[in-house]
Amino acid sequence: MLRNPALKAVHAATQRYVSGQVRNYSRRALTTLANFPDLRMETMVQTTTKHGMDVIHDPLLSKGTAFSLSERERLGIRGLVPPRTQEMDKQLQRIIRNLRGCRTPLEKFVFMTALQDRNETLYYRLLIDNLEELSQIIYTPTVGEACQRFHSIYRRARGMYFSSHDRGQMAAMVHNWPHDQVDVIVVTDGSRVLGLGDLGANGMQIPIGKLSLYVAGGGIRPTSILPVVLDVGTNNEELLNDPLYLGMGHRRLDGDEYYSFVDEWVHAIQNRYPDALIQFEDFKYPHAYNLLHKYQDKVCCFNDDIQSTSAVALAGVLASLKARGKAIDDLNEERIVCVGAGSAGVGVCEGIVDCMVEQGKVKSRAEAYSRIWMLDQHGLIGNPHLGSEETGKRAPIGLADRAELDERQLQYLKKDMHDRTNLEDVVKAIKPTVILGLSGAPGVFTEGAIRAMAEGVEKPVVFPLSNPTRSSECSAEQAFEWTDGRAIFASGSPFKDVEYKGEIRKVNQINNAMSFPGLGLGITVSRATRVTGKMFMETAITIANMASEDQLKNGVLFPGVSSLREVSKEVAAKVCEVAYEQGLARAQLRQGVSLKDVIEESMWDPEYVPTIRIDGHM
Ligand SMILES: NC(=O)C1=CN([C@@H]2O[C@H](COP(=O)(O)OP(=O)(O)OC[C@H]3O[C@@H](n4cnc5c(N)ncnc54)[C@H](OP(=O)(O)O)[C@@H]3O)[C@@H](O)[C@H]2O)C=CC1
Ligand SMILES: CC(=O)C(=O)O
Ligand SMILES: [Mg+2]
Repeated sequence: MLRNPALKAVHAATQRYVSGQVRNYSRRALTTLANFPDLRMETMVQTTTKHGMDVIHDPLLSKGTAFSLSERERLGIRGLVPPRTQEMDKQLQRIIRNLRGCRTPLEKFVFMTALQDRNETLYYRLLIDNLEELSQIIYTPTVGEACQRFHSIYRRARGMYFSSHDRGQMAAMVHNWPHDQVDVIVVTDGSRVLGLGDLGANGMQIPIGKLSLYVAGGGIRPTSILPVVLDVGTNNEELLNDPLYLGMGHRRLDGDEYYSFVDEWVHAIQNRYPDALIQFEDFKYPHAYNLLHKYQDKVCCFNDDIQSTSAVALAGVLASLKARGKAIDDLNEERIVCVGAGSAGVGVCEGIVDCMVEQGKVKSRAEAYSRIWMLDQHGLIGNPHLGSEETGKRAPIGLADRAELDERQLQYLKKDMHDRTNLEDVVKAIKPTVILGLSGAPGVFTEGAIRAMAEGVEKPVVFPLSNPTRSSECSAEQAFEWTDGRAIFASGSPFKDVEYKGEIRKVNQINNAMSFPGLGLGITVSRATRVTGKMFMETAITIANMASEDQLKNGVLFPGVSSLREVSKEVAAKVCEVAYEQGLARAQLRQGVSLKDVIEESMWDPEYVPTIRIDGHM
């Protein structure tokens, strides 16, 4: 029993905060009540019922060597860690030196995972302070390799798996998750992991990596995130035949079986965490779209590959207009080629079409579609009947033969061009101003295609957005080489800036990571009940307006990943604004406090706070 009334009050207030009943606690109120020698003003405390080794081995509580003497005393860990108390800055020095000593990116990945598994506060401090360097490890490109090797490098449990043998049990299973408050869930079925195809349950590293960015970039609390894999099997023969594979060893469920599986999971989650934001990630087309349409009006959810990719790619295209001396609302004058007609390609192009319509310079949605030429692995989505009689070579192909094309993709069909025209011929015919790569197909931006594009426009906008780096449609060096250094360039995974004829050419990264942490923060702070298209459109415009004139002149379209926290604050403020405007927000606005201040205050910042042991039966 806690006898000290001050401590009791601290505990009660902290519990209310941790359990989400109080979202914006008053730090002063908490701490002035406290009566411990190592509790300072303006400091939060963390409470635990744990003791001894259990504290040291809990990554959410552990401070490694940084426990103060009084903490060691009251937590029963005196003598269990080396005697000298080492502050976080010293720990960081040691960690970064050891990390940089790892020989390969995958070794760094394993090192970072081990750190996350023993001390999350230190992990996130390190990540935030070195976001540009370390996002390449815990996120793209290295996370791709980590997924491929997941079953070899697996060490410790993280996240939840719902598999085909859990059908009928999911509502009970969700209660195995140890936290009562979950703000953001990232879920994948591993069917299309980056540009690496079907990786089944190995896809778990993607939700884990994305959620690390929610915490590091969006200030979501590490206790409030939940990574999930829906293991509905895999069609990856290599994994099916690998005795070390950790997922279900059968082929993927499909059709009704698949959708009812996902439905059971959504209901189970809604039951325990009705307010959580669900991010659908790396679901193959058309499941990705079908699930989004099924749930977006019923549940607080979105599809990252479709919607946040769309927001960031649109931001890039809009910022490129400014960089080319054009008006941001002249999007309708662009000629855009999109290589890739899957979740991301269609999602990005839909966002561009929405924006053209919103800008009001096209007469119809059809006119907006006419500005975009879309290709899949067969080539242009064009007219299968056009001139087929005289070409001789290409047999007429009925749309039925393109079995996978659906209404969304057919909006982009060009009646005046041959179906399956190859990229280079498309480029020569239409002289695009922008080329987008969302195909997962390495090298499909050929030298011929990019050189042909560069002949037609002064500043070709070249965005090979597929991940990881080795799936990129072309490299940064190639883009600048083939356009005589004139390209405005962005890729999905990071490339280094390029030196072209003695001058530096800037490389941008267009990745949905610039958008989802801010979106999640905005949804969490406003306690919005739904995620809407307007939120993504406003996110795009917000990001598009972030670069200064000088940056734009130098080919920088918007701040890079090292500024992710700043970008997230702006995005979150916009998302909150939209949530209130659309009547979706449930959090009370605070009189006299700006949204930005509320957002800033609610962002979790990893720092050690005094730990107090309390009695579990209080
Ligand atoms: N930068 C970012 O933030 C993001 C990047 N991406 C990347 O986009 C890529 C695609 O993702 P997603 O749309 O979800 O995947 P999908 O599997 O849904 O779609 C892939 C599309 O690319 C087409 N394609 C495949 N090979 C070629 C080729 N050689 N030439 C032209 N088109 C081709 C496919 O055609 P077909 O249907 O005929 O097979 C299909 O239309 C991935 O590499 C992913 O990493 C995705 C989300 C965010
Ligand atoms: C970035 C991302 O979500 C993808 O490549 O799938
Ligand atoms: Mg993805």
